[in-house]
Amino acid sequence: MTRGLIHDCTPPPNWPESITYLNKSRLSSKFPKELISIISPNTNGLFKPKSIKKNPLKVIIKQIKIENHPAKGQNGLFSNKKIKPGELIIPYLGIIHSKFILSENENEIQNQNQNDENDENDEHEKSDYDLSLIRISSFENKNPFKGINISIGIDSNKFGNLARFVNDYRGINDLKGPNSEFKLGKGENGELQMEIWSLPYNNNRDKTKQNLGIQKGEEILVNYGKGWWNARNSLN
Ligand SMILES: C[S@@+](CC[C@H](N)C(=O)[O-])C[C@H]1O[C@@H](n2cnc3c(N)ncnc32)[C@H](O)[C@@H]1O
Repeated sequence: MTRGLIHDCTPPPNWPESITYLNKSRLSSKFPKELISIISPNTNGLFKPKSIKKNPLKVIIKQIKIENHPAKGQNGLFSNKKIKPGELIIPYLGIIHSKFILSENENEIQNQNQNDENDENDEHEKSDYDLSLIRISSFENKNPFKGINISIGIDSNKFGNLARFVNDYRGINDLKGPNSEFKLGKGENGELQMEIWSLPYNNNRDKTKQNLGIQKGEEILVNYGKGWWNARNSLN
C-alpha cells in the first residue's frame, strides 16, 4: 500500500509502491539557503523548478526478465519510441542535498556540523541512487562558506522519477558500451539538473557503423563510472 506517500502526480505504470513519485526535484530540509543561488541562479534565492512534462517522455519502467541480465528481477528504463542520437531523454529528479567537506585547518567547523548532518549524509552516501550534481571548492568566489569544500548531490532513493531506474551497461552491453550518458543541464527556470541523454556519437567498436540512436524496446544504459563500482565492490 502507498499509505502516507504524497506523489507530485499520478506515477507511471510499474512505479514501486514505496517510492514517492516526483515531477520536480525537491531540496533536502537541511539544504543551506546560502547555496540555493548556486543551483538556481535566476530565482532570487528561492528554489522553484518547473514540473517536467509527461508527453515528450519516450521511456518506461520494465521489470527485467532476461535470464543472463545481471539486474534480473529488478527494474530498468526502456525506450518505447525511437530516440535520436544526442537527445535529452529525461531529467534525473530526486532530493538535492549538500555535504560540507572541510579543509584540514577547519576542524572546529567540522565538529560543529557533524552532529546535525551525519544522519542525512550517511543516508545519501549509502544510497545506490545518489549522483553528484556539483562540487564547489573552498576558494571559489561563489562559495558562501569560505574555506569549506561543498558537494551537492541528487538522491532518488526514496523520492524520484523514471530516471532512477537507469542501469549501468556492464554485463549487459559490454561490447557496444552505454547508449546514453549523464549530463549536467538546466531546467526551465535555469536550475542545475542532472539529465540522461542518448549518446551523440558512435560508441560501437566498429567505427564505420552509423549511430542510429536508441531503438524502441532497447534498454537505456549509462556508465556509472569506475568509482561507483569500486566503492560498492570494496564494501562486498
Ligand atoms: C540506480 S539503480 C538502477 C535501477 C535498479 N535496477 C532498480 O530496479 O531500482 C542502481 C542499482 O541497479 C543495479 N544495477 C544497475 N546496473 C547494473 C549492472 N550493470 N549490473 C548489475 N546490477 C546493476 C544495482 O543493484 C545497482 O545498485
